[in-house]
Amino acid sequence: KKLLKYGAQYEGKRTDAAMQKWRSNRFGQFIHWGLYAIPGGEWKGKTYTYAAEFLKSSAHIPNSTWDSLQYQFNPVKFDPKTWAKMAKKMGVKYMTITTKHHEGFCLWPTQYTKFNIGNTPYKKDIIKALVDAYNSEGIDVNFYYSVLDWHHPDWRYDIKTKEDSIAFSRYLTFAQNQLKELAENYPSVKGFWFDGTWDQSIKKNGWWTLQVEQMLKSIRPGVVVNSRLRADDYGARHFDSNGKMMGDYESGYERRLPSPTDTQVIHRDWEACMTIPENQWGYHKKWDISYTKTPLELIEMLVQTTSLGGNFLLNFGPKPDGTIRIEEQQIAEHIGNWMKINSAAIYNAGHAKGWPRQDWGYFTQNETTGKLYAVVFNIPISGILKIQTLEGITISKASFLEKPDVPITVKEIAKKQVNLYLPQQSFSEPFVIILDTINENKNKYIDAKT
Ligand SMILES: C[C@@H]1N[C@@H](C(=O)NCc2ccccc2)[C@H](O)[C@@H]1O
Repeated sequence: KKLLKYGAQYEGKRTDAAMQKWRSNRFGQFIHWGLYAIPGGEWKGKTYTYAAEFLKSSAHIPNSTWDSLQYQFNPVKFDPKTWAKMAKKMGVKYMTITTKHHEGFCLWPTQYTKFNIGNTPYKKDIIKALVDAYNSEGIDVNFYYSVLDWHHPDWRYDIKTKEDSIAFSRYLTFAQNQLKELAENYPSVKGFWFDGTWDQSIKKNGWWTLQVEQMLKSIRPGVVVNSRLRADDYGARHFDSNGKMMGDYESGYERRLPSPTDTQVIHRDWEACMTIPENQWGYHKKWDISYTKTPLELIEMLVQTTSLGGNFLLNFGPKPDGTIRIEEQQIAEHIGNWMKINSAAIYNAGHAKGWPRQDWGYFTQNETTGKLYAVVFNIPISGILKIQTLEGITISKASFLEKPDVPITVKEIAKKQVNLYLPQQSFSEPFVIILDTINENKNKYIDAKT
């Protein structure tokens, strides 16, 4: 065990109300919006297939050229209420917005750099507009902040010289000032989502990462901070050199989920963030350059994440004119229709402790009532949902969440084995079954002697 000054500050899940709200939200909308939306993955007539928010580096565009995009940023059709209403209908309980991405352009009128929304034709504070619109729809707002900054002259990838050290300490002061500004000027902010903290320069300054987290929590008590911010005394990230998670939830699942049987994750809070295309966070003009996930695939990811006690953050990349591309609107609509019927299995639900992984879908369990849900994605040819139950538990009743009066026959066929007989009907959407369980008398079945 190493003695650490900048390692994990506490162990186990936070149990305060703010964290319980963060956890019960379960489903969130990520929004990546910045100057990169203007070129939308294309430059000088060439389409770049790497992530659109990386176009500056993919197309080797110098700062002077890239930075002049700010004079073109004018989302005339931007209406934050439209975005917030779409998000509400989709069923998200929180939203995470890029206040500043790797390009360094700030969506709020920061006093610490001119490279911000105030110096664009649009002028207005986009962060304030979004916070107000989403909060009035009852949706919590978190701020994404990239520590990596391609624009700022004092950013360094590594600290090799005295000059590097002097410049980078100026950068750390700049970033801390911006974060203080965000925490103070937008008091309803519920969390900070740090990105761009993988370089040596940050790993050599773990002290700063803890200082920033402590500053944010003193300005905004209850605020939730992701593990990706932190580096410890030895440069270890997310988990300190003693294997303890730093920050309030694990944020290493980016464009990937834990396997459904990876029950390690259930011991901590965590979030998976997901793109609809294979790897586009910012707006890309051409979506057909990679696979784009269907609504049903995204719903299954949301359910799988909930079943493992995590949050699911689905990304949208708005267009430069301030509208949401039609493909994203259609996905939001489909998911929203599903959530309208089935959100009881998602909100304030999590891992169903002890219930083994099933091949027809996922169990989720309400954290308060303990109510057990089976979310079905794969109906067996037999029409029989075979459920392996928990030791000493059997299922006394099963009913469709959507249509409670449609009977589902339940038959216990052996120890810890129950059959649910589904009605002969076709299903076009994943559906939820509420399972009532009881403790059975232990000696009803005996194991074979072998
Ligand atoms: C949440 C996502 N994280 C950013 C990302 O992919 N950074 C990884 C990366 C950073 C630098 C070079 C290659 C890849 C993406 O742009 C999104 O913001």
